[in-house]
Amino acid sequence: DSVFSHIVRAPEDPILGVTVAYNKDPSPVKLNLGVGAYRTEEGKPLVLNVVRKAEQMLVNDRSRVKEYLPIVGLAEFNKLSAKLILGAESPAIRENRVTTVQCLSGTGSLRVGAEFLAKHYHQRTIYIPHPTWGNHPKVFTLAGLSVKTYRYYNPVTRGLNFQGLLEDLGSAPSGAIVLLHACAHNPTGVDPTFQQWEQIRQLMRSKCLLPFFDSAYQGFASGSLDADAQSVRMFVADGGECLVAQSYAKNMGLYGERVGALSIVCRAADVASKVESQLKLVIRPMYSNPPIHGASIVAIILKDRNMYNEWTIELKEMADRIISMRQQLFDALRARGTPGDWSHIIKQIGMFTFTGLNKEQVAFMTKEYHIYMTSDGRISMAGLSLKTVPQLADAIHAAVT
Ligand SMILES: Cc1ncc(COP(=O)(O)O)c(CNOCC(=O)O)c1O
Repeated sequence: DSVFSHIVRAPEDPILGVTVAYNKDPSPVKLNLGVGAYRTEEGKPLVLNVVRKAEQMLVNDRSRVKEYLPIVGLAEFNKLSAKLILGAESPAIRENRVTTVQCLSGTGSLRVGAEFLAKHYHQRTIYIPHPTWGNHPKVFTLAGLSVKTYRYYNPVTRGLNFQGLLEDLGSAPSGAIVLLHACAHNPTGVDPTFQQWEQIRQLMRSKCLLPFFDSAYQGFASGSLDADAQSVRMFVADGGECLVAQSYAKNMGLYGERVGALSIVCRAADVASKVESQLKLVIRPMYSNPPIHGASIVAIILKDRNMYNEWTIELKEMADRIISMRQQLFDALRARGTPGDWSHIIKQIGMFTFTGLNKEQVAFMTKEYHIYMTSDGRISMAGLSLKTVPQLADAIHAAVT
């Protein structure tokens, strides 16, 4: 018999498994509010016009070849990605203190960064928010880091547990790594205010905690690329060091192209260059070098003023549609007199609403109303449309009364 006959069936991924269940449901009114992928008012995935334009330019350019990229990826893409997140005027870029490597989207950037830290950084403990994106603990554990959590969400106020956050980071061992969502915290949709970020920065610098930013939604939260990068830029402005993982999955709609970048901001240029040489030793045996197509699309858009502006307009349209879905759902629950305070729906930002519904209520909504969402009560607002808001509001109303 098979040498693999001892293998047991693994459970579905808690997030991607929702789509598996959704696909199996024959109901004509089923609604997928699980995976964090943008959908139009018609419920369809969106390819940005500016992305289609960039792809057309690539196809028309007969000089382009399919050679291997360097281990660190497309140089132009790396430079432009650092500029996007750190800002065109970033002192770190000006002083050549940043190394950026193209990775396999946000997940790949997090993994390469974690493997690098496990190999070269003196502290192996990483503090991640509770709750956080379901894949975070696995990525860091498999890379060889030991994962601890810091309090982040207050289920009573459905807002930030700022005191808990400060206490937990305050009692972390000096030098520990801290994962920070740059904006649009997944799954809670709760972000620190600017003032709170400044307090977090001061505390972290005083304890030499190493910031590892995860930026998967830049521009998607507020509609402004610069506003959504403020947390990262505050830390870089103080001259300290940090890591930043970037994903273009959501804000450029390049999900399946797997386009991302890891930047490491160092205190000195020669350190950054040595860091890059060691990042290459992590990447080479992992996947050797990254895919050329998606990075080429991003580079074309970021380097051309007109295409960059066109992108920002399309990005704001996506962000605004999600924000309007928040208002629609909030109004629909109020119109139904649904018991409870639902103001967090319009206070939270980014792609997700952390509803506060429990596992049983979620299971009820799936069974009775064919609503598919993660069991922690998170819904992707991007999956909603004007015509499906009533169905969700009816389901929530029934689940809580
Ligand atoms: C916080 C965070 N970091 C990183 C990533 C990595 O995304 P990618 O590797 O696709 O760039 C994601 C993507 N999330 O996936 C959608 C969902 O939670 O339903 C993310 O949310």
